[in-house]
Amino acid sequence: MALFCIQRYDGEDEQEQEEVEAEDRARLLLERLQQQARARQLKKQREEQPQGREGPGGAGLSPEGEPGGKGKRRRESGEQPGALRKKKLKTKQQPRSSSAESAGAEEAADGSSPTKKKKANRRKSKVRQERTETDSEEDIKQQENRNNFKNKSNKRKKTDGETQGDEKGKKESSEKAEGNQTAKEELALPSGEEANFPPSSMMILGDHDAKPVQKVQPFLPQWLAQPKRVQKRIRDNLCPISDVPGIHPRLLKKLQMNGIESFFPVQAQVIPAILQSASNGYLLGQGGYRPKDICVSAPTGSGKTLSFVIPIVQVLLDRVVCHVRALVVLPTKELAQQVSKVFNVYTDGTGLKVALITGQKSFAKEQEMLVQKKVTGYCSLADIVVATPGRLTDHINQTPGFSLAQLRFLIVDEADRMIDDMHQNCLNQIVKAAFQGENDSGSNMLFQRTKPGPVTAASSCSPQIPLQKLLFSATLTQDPEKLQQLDLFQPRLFTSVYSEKNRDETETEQDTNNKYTLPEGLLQCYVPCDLNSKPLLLLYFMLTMKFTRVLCFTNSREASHRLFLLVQAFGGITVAEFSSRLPPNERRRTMKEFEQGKIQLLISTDATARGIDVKGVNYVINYDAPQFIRTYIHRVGRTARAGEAGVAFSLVLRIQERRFLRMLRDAGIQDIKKHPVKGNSLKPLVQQYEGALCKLEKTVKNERAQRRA
Ligand SMILES: Nc1ncnc2c1ncn2[C@@H]1O[C@H](COP(=O)(O)OP(=O)(O)OP(=O)(O)O)[C@@H](O)[C@H]1O
Repeated sequence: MALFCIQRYDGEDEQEQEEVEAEDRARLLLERLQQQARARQLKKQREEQPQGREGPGGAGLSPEGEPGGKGKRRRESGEQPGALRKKKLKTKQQPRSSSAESAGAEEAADGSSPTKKKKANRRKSKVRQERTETDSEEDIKQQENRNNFKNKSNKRKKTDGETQGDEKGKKESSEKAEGNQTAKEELALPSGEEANFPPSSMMILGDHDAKPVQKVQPFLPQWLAQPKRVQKRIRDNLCPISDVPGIHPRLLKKLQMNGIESFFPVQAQVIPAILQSASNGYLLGQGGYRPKDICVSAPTGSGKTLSFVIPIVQVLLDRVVCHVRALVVLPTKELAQQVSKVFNVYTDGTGLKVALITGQKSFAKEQEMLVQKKVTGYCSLADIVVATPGRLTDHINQTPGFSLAQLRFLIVDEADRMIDDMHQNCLNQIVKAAFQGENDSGSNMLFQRTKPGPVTAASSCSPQIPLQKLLFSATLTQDPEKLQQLDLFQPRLFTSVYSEKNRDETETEQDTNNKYTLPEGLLQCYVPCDLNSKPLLLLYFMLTMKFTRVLCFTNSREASHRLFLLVQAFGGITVAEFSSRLPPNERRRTMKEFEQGKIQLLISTDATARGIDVKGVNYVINYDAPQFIRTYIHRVGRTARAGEAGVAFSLVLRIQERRFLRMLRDAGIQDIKKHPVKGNSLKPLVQQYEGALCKLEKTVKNERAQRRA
């Protein structure tokens, strides 16, 4: 448009005169058409419900709701052409290449610039009727305008070179104001071009009101939205073991022998649920149907392990032939070992066999624990397998006769971690192996499993060994998409996660996705500090505050090792480190000594953050603040277990403070106390600490030299 205006100053008066006349003609015609359109729309509106701004009066067409859209145009059209042009020059001197300009003008001439296209599309159906009626008039008009446009386009090419410099300076501001410019551009179009639009399209000009954006409501499946609530308070909600129906007397006796008189809330709810799903024995689900999968999200130390160990042992008590019927997968060796120990306690004397498959023994040894070759074929030596994902997949692929075809329970402990990409493949392999027919193991073909499909009369006739999935975690994801990866069957969720039902639905759903619960006996504190004071703070807690049985977390193996060396060099504290840089037997020994109270401070990586159940941990210190909320929850959950009390301190660098607190707040954790430690309290330690730093330097150098040698 700028170019149209600039032509005026080039003194091409003759052509301009023609243009002015054409414009005047066009304007007159346009006004006539608009009147017709208004009349039609008024008529239409009387027939229909009025539709707000798009009403026939066109009064509300400008974005401001002011009768600006069309009204303004009308006012402008009433001005003298010369005045109008000057005005246009002021409002519109947008830089455009001649081709772009002409393309734009062409689009305008066709009534189909991108903006207009969108708007026109939106109202396409509305205008279609008017269009048909005005088509013939418009055709003539369009032809006229195309001719006008061609002339102008040629002139524009001429003036382009001259105006480029001028336009460049204005480019930035005009780009910024692009949205507004579009409207202005439309207003400034010569009436001949305006007339190219059907009257109702004209009314769209300037109609760029922001439509209220609809909030997307996340859809939670019912089982996630309405879970079974598990009480968080353990001590107030103990349930005597004899009050839980259906527990085998043999197991009741074992529980008592192990000092368990009452079940924790999660156990009181989950044990009967699993038992019920296998009430027809392990070969069929309840009533002959496939049992529902079960997901449990309960705080750290709330007794989730026993809530699957007891019912599984009970369901398998009656088994005749030994097959792998239960498989527990866990992310680390230590956790697998811990869970297999619990199984050993409750299967002891029952004839059920438990195999631990973690790679701690040689592959051949593990194979010997899993299968035995007989004349009739391979037979299983384990009823319950507790395994880490990597080693398990090796056996699935490489151990002849190792079959999961009779698998009844797949237990995924620390399930959120197992759903992570690195373990997901293992879970898929397990399920695939479970639905693979047995080759030479001579299994009972009657109960052989077929891939679940639609329920038909035929499929209901042959009994199936159902594969039931049981998922456990303190931070079980409630992201349906993630859970979907596990292909759960009519899952039931047991959770102690709060969901705020009183709030509006959106918030409830979003919050529930992120919220986790912590043990009731946990006291959380954080200490704002700087980098240099962190070691001193740890020493202060250990020596001045006399903390005992402390589990201290760092974010890396190197950090753990250095801190361990530093504390050792400082002296006066029985300290040990725990990380994957140590061999498994050393880690086991360290953990045992820590449990026995021989080690007062255990400095560890996140290797011990999840699931590890060490009795009597009084304090957890996050020496390095955790980066993820799940890490925080699992770390601090090493204390305050089984309804006991415990304290967690996090050393948070001042620059991390806001992010750290926000992370907790987002997860619904509000009750963390700020616990500043004054610099004066650390002063008595400084001198000795500096000596320790010198020793540390020497030790690190020696270690490097040893590694190189
Ligand atoms: N009914 C019970 N009575 C007494 N102690 C129990 C009972 N159930 C479990 N415990 C003890 O509580 C502790 C925590 O149990 P467990 O390790 O199963 O917790 P968890 O929920 O799996 O924790 P995490 O999420 O950290 O893995 C264990 O030491 C266990 O022996």
